Amino acid sequence: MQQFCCSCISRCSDVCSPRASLETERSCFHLYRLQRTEVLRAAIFRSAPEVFLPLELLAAAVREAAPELSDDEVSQVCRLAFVVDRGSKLPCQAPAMCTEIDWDRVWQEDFSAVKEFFHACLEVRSSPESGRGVWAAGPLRVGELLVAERALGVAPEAELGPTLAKMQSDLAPLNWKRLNLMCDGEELPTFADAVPLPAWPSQAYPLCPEQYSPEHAISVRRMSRIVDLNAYRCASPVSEYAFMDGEPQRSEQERHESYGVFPLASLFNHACTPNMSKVLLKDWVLLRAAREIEAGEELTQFYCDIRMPVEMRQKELQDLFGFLCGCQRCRFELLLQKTEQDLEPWRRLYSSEVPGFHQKLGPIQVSQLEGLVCEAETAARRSFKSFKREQSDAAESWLLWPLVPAFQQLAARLRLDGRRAESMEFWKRAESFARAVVPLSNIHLHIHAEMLLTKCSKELLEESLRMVAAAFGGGSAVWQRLFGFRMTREVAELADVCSSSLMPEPSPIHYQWARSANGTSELLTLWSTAFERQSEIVVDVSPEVVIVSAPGALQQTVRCHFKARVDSILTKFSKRRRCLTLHIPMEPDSASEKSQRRSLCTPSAHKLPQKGGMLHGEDAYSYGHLLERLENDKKDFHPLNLRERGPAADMCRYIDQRLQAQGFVSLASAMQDAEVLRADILLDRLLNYLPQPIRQEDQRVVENMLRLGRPLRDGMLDAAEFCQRFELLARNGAVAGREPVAPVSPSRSARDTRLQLREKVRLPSAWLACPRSWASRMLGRNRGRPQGPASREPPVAPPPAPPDGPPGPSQDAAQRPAGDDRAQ
Ligand SMILES: C[S@@+](CC[C@H](N)C(=O)[O-])C[C@H]1O[C@@H](n2cnc3c(N)ncnc32)[C@H](O)[C@@H]1O
Repeated sequence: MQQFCCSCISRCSDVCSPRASLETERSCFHLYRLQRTEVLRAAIFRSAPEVFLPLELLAAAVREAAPELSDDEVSQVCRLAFVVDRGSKLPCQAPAMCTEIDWDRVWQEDFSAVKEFFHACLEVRSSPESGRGVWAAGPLRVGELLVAERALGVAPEAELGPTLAKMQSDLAPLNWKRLNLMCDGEELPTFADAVPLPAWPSQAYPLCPEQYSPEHAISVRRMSRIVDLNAYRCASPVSEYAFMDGEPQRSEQERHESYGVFPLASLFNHACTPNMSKVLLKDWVLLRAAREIEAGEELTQFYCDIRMPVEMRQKELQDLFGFLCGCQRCRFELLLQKTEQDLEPWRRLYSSEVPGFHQKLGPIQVSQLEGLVCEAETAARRSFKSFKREQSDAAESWLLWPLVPAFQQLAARLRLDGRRAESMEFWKRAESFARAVVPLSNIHLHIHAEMLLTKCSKELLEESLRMVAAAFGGGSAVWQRLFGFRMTREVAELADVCSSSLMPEPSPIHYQWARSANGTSELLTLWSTAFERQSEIVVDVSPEVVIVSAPGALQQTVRCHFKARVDSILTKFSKRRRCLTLHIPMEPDSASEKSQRRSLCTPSAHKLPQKGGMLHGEDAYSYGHLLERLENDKKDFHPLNLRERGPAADMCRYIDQRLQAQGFVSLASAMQDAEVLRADILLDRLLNYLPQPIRQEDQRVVENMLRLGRPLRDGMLDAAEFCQRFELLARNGAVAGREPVAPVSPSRSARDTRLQLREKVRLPSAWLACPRSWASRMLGRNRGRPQGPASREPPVAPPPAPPDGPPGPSQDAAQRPAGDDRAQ
C-alpha cells in the first residue's frame, strides 16, 4: 500500500510558490484560507496518528486539521504529500574520504578523485516543525566531511527549472530517484511497499522499476518550484574563498549565473547558528561538521544571510522558503527586541557592511569609528546584562556578532595606522563572535587570517592551518592557495614547517556502564569519533580493568567494580553510532555481592514522597524546572555560594558515611565510575541516602549540590567532576587507601592550601576565592586528614550518624563560630 509522508506537504507544491505572483498566491486555496502552509502542515502533524500513513488516514488528518476545506481541497492537499519511497541508499559511501583525497587538486577544480559521499553516521528523519532533516546517529568531529555531492544540473537561476525538466529523460536511474527526493511525489506513480523515511538512506538501494517515463515527467512549473526551494548558488570562483582585499564585486547578473540542484545537501534544514560548513566549488558541494557534534543533534546549514537582523532573516525565510525560523538565536533576538533596552547605538552599526541592509558608515575618521564601535559594544553588553531572562553563554556572542563588520573595519584602519596591538584586539573579538555563529565559514577563516596578517605567531599559524584543513579539507597547499600568498615569505615558509609537524588532536573515548537484564553481566558501552572500524579498536581486559585504544584516540582505562570473566566477553560494534559495546560476564561471587550492594541504592529500595508542594518555585518532585536550567548550556552552572557550602559539605559527609556503611569505597564507585549521568538519576540516587521522609530543606541542599558537576546537554551532568568535588567536600578528596587530595603541612598558609586545591581538582576560581576560615575548616573537618593549620580552627562536631538524618541548617548554625563568613 502506498504511504504518504505529511512532512513534505509544503515542500514543492505548485500552489504555494512564495515567489509566484500575487494572482497565483490568491488562487492558492490554503494560502488564501489558512494564510500559511506551515500552519496547515503543523495542524496536520498534530492530527495525524503517524508521520507515515495511508492516504485515507492522511485525508482524515487533513479534514481534522482544516475542517473548512471541501473534499476536493482535501484531496488536493493530500496530493501534495510525499509518497514515501522504498529504498534509497546512495551507493556513494567512500570510507576515509577525508584523508584520501588530494584537496589541493580539488581546489584547483580537479574533482576526478572525489566520489559522491554521504557520511555513515547521518540519519534522515522527520520532525513536525521542519519536515525531513538530517541528524547525527553518532558523534562527529570538527572538520569531518559529511556530504560530497555533485549537482544534478547547473544553469543560470531562471533557466535551471526548465533545464532540469528537459534533461530528466536523460538522467541515470539513481539521479532520477535523487531528483524525486525533492518532489512531493504527486505526479509520480507508485513506489509500492513504502518504508518510513527514518530508515533512509541506510538501506540497500534497489533500482526502482519506476524510472523515468514521459507520463511521469516533472512539469517545468514544478521543477522551477524545486529550484526555488532547493538550489544553491554554485561554481564560485576560488577567489571568493581566497584571501583578497574585500569581497569580489559581482554584478547582480553574475550572482544569478550558476545555480545547482543538490538533492542530498538540500535535505539539511536551516538554523541561524549552523553546525556545518559549506563549500561550493564548480558543480560540487562539500558539507563538513563545523563544531563537535554529539549523537542525536540535528545538522544544520544556513539558507539566508545570517548577518541580517532577525526580522529580515525571518522575512526572507518566509518569503523564499515558506517557514519562520524558530532557532535559539532567533528566539533570543526576538525576546531582546521585546524587552527593549537602549540598543540604538548597536542598531546603528548592525551588520554595517552587509550589502543592502546596512547603513554604510561612509568616510569616517578612525577616532570617530572607535567611538561608535565602543558605544555600540557597551550598549549591547549592558543590555545583555540587564536582560532578565537567563541565557546561554553563546547568547552574548550572538548579540555582538552583528558588530563584526564594524570591528573588522576598525581593526583594518588601526592596522593601517600602525596601531597593531589595538587592531589585533578587534580582530580577536570579531573572530570569537564569528566562531560562535558561523564557525569555519569563509567569514570566520578570513577574519582569522587577518589576525595572522596583523601579528603572526606560531600558535596562530598552526590554528589557521588546522582551521583551513577542517573547513576546506587540505593541508598547507590549500592554505597557501587561499591565504598564504598574501602573507610574507617567512610566514609562508613557516606554514610549511608547521603543517608537517601538525598532528590531529586525539579524540577522547567516552564510556558508560549499564547492567544487563539477568544481573550476571555488565554492558560497557564505549564511543568515540575516532572509532572507524572494529578491527582497529584494541581492547585489553583483565578481571579488574578494561583498556581501550584506537588510532587517533586517547587511550581509556575503565575500572570494573566486579570481577570480570575475561574468557567470555562478547563485543558488538556499530559503525553508524561509532560505538563499541562489551558484554562482560561477572564471576559468580562478584555478581551476588554486587546485587546485594545495588539493592541498597536502587530507587526501588526507597520511596519518593508523593508529588505535591512547591519548593522555592520549583516542582520538587518532577525536577523539570531544575533540569531545564541544567540543560541550558552551562547558563545556570555556578559553584555553591558561601551560604550554601556549609550545609552542602555537611550533606556530602553524611551521604559519604552512608555510602561507606554500605561498603562503597567512594561515591564514584557507587556510581560505577560513570563519567556522565542524567542529573535526575543522580539526584534520585543521592536522595536515597537521606532518611525518610525527606525533609524539604535537605532535599534543597541535595538539589543545590548538583551544581558541583558541570551540566551537559540533554539533562546530563559531568558525574566525574561531581564525584571529585563531592569527595573534596566530604573528606578532602581522600578515598580509602588513597592519599588525601590536598595534604597540608603546618607551615603552609591558607593561600598555599588553596593553590594546592587548584592544582589537584581545578576548582573554579570563585571557589578558590573562598575565605581562609572556610577553606581551613574544610580541611580541618576531614577524617584521617593530616594535621594542618585547619586543626587550629575551633573543633566542629561531625554530622550525626545515620540514620538520624543529615545535619540541618539549624545544627550548622549552632556550630558556627562568631564572625563565621558562612553567616554572611
Ligand atoms: C531545502 S528543504 C530542507 C528539507 C525539507 N525539510 C524536506 O522535508 O525536504 C527547505 C524546506 O525545509 C523546511 N525547513 C528548513 N529549515 C527549517 C526550519 N529551521 N524550520 C522550519 N522549516 C524548515 C522548509 O519547509 C523549507 O522550505
